[in-house]
Amino acid sequence: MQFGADHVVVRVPATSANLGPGFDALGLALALYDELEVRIVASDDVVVEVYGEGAGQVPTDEEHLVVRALRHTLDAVGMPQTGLRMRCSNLIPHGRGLGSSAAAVVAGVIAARALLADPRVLDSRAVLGIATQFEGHPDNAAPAIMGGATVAWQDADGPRAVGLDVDPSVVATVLVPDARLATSRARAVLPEAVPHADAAFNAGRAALLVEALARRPELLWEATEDRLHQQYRAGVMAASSELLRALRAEGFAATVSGAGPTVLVLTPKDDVRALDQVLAGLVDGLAGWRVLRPGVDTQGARARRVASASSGVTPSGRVQ
Ligand SMILES: Nc1ncnc2c1ncn2[C@@H]1O[C@H](COP(=O)(O)OP(=O)(O)O)[C@@H](O)[C@H]1O
Ligand SMILES: N[C@@H](CCOP(=O)(O)O)C(=O)O
Repeated sequence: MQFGADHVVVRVPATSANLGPGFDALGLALALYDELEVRIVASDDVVVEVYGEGAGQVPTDEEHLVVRALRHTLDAVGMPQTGLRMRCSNLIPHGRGLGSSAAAVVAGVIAARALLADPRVLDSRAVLGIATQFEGHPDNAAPAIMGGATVAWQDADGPRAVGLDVDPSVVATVLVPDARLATSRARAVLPEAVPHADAAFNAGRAALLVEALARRPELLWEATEDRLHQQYRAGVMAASSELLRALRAEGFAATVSGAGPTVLVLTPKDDVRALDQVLAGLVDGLAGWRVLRPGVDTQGARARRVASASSGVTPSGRVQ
């Protein structure tokens, strides 16, 4: 296998996972993107420029998450490694529960795929498999790859996902605090086991959520109730937990986005004005929070070749 391009551009959406009851399974892609340019260069070096979210914070060498995912993918398809120059323009906030790490991993995998002479060696199931190896759970990677809402699951053959319908009248509002919380920390506070009644409760709500998202947005409040993770995480995201409680008490389908601390609110279009009034009334409570209404992304991750491998890629994959 050879490289088929030496310059690709990649765009990956933010994602909100869990959506309340669908812990590690449900997710929704949001039209808020990280965009990357990746070039193969004629050296063994890695040069990474980062603009926007994560600038001055994430590593700019081999430890950069996109670079790690890209290199892992080249290894997985038997390609030799190469020098890289990467320019990242990031809009997805880090450590907030909007799937930044999944977006970075998916970006690396699909950038590697787009660089290959035959990108078909990696289908979207293989992309999901690699991304899930990095993430440990597939619920962000699936909508980041596919767009829209997804349900993902894992079996002996690895992770899989299918798309779900989303009624066009469903509006996603995300309330993003200044404070960060690493997903690993928010997972560490979860119990080993939960009461059977709580598991049954969530199974029913998650099933209802599929219907509420697709056709019955008026059921979103009931459908986003959760007993598997949010209550256990309240101690590591007190402000988000309080905001969640206040919004749900007002009848809005608020959930913790991913592992938090961002709060996601799903509303039928007709309720957006009422939500804005409630949010305006919380002015002090929302100091330091960003209120975003990005829209639902329906395309998922995209990669585009800017140049074919005209710079002299040898059969060994080295750039001359
Ligand atoms: N675009 C990116 N480029 C490099 N590293 C990233 C990027 N996005 C996320 N990361 C890494 O992932 C971490 C955040 O991951 P995580 O704790 O899972 O939170 P999130 O909910 O944002 O995915 C960041 O602190 C950073 O180390
Ligand atoms: N199901 C995961 C989702 C993590 O999402 P992130 O955006 O916070 O990385 C969890 O709840 O831990």
